[in-house]
Amino acid sequence: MSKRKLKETGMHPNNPYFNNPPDFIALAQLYPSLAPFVTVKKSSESLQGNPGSDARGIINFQDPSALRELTYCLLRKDFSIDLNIPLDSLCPPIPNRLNYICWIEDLLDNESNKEIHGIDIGTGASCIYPLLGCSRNKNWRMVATDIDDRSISFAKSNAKRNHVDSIKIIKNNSTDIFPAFLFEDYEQRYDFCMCNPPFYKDEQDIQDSLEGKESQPSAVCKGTANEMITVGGETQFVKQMVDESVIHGQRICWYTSMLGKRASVDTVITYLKEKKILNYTLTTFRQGRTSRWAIAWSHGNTHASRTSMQHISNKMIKLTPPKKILSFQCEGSTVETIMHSAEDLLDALLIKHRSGAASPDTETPTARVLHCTTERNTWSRASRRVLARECATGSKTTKEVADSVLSPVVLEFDVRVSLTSQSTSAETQSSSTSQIAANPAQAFHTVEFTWTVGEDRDLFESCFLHFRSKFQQDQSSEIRAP
Ligand SMILES: C[S@@+](CC[C@H](N)C(=O)[O-])C[C@H]1O[C@@H](n2cnc3c(N)ncnc32)[C@H](O)[C@@H]1O
Repeated sequence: MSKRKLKETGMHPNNPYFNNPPDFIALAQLYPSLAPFVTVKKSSESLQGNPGSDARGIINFQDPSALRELTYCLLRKDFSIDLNIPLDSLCPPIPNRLNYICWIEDLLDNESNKEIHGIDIGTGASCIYPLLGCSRNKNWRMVATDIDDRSISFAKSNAKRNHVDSIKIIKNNSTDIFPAFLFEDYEQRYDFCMCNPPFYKDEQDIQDSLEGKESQPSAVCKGTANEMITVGGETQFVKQMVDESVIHGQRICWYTSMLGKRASVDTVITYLKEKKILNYTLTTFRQGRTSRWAIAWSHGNTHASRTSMQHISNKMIKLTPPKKILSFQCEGSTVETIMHSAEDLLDALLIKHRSGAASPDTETPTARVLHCTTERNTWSRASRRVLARECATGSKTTKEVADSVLSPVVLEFDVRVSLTSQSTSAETQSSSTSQIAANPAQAFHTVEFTWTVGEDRDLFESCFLHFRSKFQQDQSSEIRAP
């Protein structure tokens, strides 16, 4: 799937409904309770095997009963989740809720099976995020809060009826968004928090939003007052989250929230910058005609993973913090040969590295990743001069010299080498894709550095620039060699 296509659909590629919209007719055959809400349009188009929405049946998304039944059936069929929510409560659109869960999974970038601890602020009657999150990720443990008694009671019974003991639901009686009970255990650390706050500041705000909306929601968006309205609207809510996050710092690794209005994204980012929180990232979730946004920030020095940054639309790029991904293109026969050269260069720079997940086709991988940890800046001109002088006179290894004369630094990054079907440089544009395929020696690759840990962006960039220049020098001397 090309990046362009991804941005158009807006749905996360790990979302089970990505390029696979629900078939209402099939669903109604499986669950007769849905049948009264599904219409089959007997138009000529739909009968001619055109797999448009007509062929899958039609549901009136403005009918709360239809929407709730659809939600029940999708959860039952695709996640074995049995839900029960009051008709007047917010009915969670499942594909959209999954987009947020998939993005959190990207942010955590967890290759191990270690337990992941998360918080869902304002879980609602459905308890939807914990139910979906823990159903997809057996290693997730979630605490869910809400201020509303009825929502808490339904959320508890939804967790219970699904026999999920990895979800704890607690009423928040305080005015804090992160109530004290979350941190009672001094040792407790959370990997993330998520939140779908009430979007609006009052009834008028709801009306204004419905009338002037660039992206009208395709489904009825009804809920109780607590679900829809909060003092100051969503921006005030998320600003309070930011303020409280300053107090709790790294006890939560990633603070995240969804935002219902595009303008709120700018307001929240401006606020993060005012608070000098520059380790943040954002994304767009799209389902049908409805767009939602999400923002994540951290008080730690671990950066958002590469995958979590892939779904930022072009319009949003200008809002992102300084680039965390730097790349260049190079020639080489295979990903493996390029990776070997990269490993040699990293060894020479005393940069520790270990292999990350390879692309699935392991025989001829089209992409490989190295996780790199730097303990000294060995590449600056000054360091190289010191190292050359000290190594020439003594009997110590370069590593021993570096450890004794260079100050420690904190910098981690991933190096990703992938096969590029087409080069972007003018020189390489002339090579057609077919030539590349026919003659692998002419293949073009992308070497990509993703900054993962550290506070000094200049250090990351200088490491990348030095690596690139050495790599290109080595390549051209190899080409010149007889
Ligand atoms: C838009 S609803 C989201 C419900 C559910 N998470 C979902 O996505 O469908 C917002 C929820 O936040 C709750 N809420 C509002 N202020 C809160 C606070 N300070 N702490 C916890 N929950 C809060 C509301 O009661 C409501 O259930």
